[in-house]
Amino acid sequence: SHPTVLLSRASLKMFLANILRLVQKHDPEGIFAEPVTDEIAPGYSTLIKYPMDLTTMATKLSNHAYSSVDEFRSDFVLMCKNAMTYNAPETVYFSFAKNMMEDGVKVIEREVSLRPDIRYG
Ligand SMILES: CC(=O)c1cc(-c2ccccn2)c2ncccn12
Repeated sequence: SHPTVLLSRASLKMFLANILRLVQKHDPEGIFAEPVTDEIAPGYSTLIKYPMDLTTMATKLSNHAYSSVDEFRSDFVLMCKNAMTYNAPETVYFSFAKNMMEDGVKVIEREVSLRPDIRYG
């Protein structure tokens, strides 16, 4: 497509790849790194209709599945909310997810504020 569209698509991809790198720092235990299996979380695939994890997000990013920061943020929030749905409030996974969501959204908003040229919507 048109060069400026190609440029903005390439820069969005770089922008989101950097955000992915930054949010991964907030998950040192890597609990959000891979898809959650029914083996480690009994009944997970029955309860959670739309699973999401950071590796899946990286794959979607390399497959040009995100055309805006909003779409990327939606998957990130979905990943955190899934963990706050499946895991009871008193579990470490629930509190990790709550903190990850708060930290991650702040990272995204800060990076967007530094790059007003990035298509936000
Ligand atoms: C994200 C999530 O809900 C999750 C990640 C894990 C997880 C992730 C990596 C290694 C071990 N466990 C998990 N285990 C039990 C119940 C829930 N989880």
